[in-house]
Amino acid sequence: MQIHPHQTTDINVETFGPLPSPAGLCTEIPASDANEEFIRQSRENIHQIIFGNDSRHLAIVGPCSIHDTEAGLEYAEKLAGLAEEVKDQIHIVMRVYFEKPRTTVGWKGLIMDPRLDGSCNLPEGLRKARKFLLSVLSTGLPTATEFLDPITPQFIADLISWAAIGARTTESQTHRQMASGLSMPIGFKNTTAGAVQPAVNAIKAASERQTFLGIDPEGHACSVTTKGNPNCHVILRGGSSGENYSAEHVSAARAALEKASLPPAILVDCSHANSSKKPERQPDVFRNIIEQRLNGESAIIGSMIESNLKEGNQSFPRPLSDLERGVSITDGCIGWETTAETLRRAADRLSKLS
Ligand SMILES: O=C[C@H](O)[C@H](O)COP(=O)(O)O
Ligand SMILES: C=C(OP(=O)(O)O)C(=O)O
Repeated sequence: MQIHPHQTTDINVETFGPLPSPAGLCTEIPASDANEEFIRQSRENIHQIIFGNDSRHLAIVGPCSIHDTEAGLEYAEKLAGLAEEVKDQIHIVMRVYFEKPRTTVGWKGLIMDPRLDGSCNLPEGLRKARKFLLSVLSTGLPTATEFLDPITPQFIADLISWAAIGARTTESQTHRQMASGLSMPIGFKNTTAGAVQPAVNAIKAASERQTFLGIDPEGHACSVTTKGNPNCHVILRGGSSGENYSAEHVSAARAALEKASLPPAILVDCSHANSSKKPERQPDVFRNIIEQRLNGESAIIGSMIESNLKEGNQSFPRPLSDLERGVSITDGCIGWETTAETLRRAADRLSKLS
């Protein structure tokens, strides 16, 4: 863009590029009536788990990020089979994360950079995301994501059954307002420093009616007024001071929720600072929280596991031809065999509850 000598705005903007409207994209890549009914039902299942009316364990399981949709679909097919096996004890929802919040800089996910080459073709990223969500839904799995950019939900939220607000954005008013208008249950993570109270405050803010700047289905800037989202809970993910999934941490988080007159619903992220980002530690964290649940801690409604076809991760950026298929390009994951064994064992243990 040319900068005019007296210009005082957009000085640091290089380009403005067109996007499809949310309504246009949803018409181009539509959800079927059956998809809509399935998503409505899966959100209702999660609501019942949050409010303690369904004692099954909610497990948000899947890759740290989706970068290869073909490998991602192979993963979804395996997970769908496992979900069917354990469904009486564990309600599995696939992690389908397209937006990555970065500590400094790095690949920001498939929506932002679908070709993984820095070309940042957002219309292509949004199309890829919708198509991939529909292909996961066709395996019979509900989907979970993190909403990071406040404009993204208009393009894909109709296909999502559960969403997270991440550790870096739980304190953000923009994200709390966005959550107040979202149609699915939302988990707020504790902050990267490990503070849980901001997540409790976020639930309070998101449960209220809010008015803020947004976009409408036609893509026009507008004033949005929401009704408030009553289906929110805390996610414990550990922090810079260490892990926070022990019985004492869970009990303190429960007390903070009760003090704020909120439902005592806590989901434990077995990854991130709860495993010191060492993926091989996730099964131990998972087993620990399943035992806490069996010992009577009903506030634990579920868990999150970062899992992929193969364990570990690979550094990125690198030449695309050097990428190993089925291996994360963001945080390290546990591999498929460990995932299946961990969830089967937990289902067996949880069968003692029923
Ligand atoms: O889950 C993903 C990462 O932990 C998060 O996006 C931060 O990643 P970074 O610290 O590598 O930027
Ligand atoms: C970014 C993530 O987590 P957190 O916000 O806890 O760092 C994630 O779950 O992908």
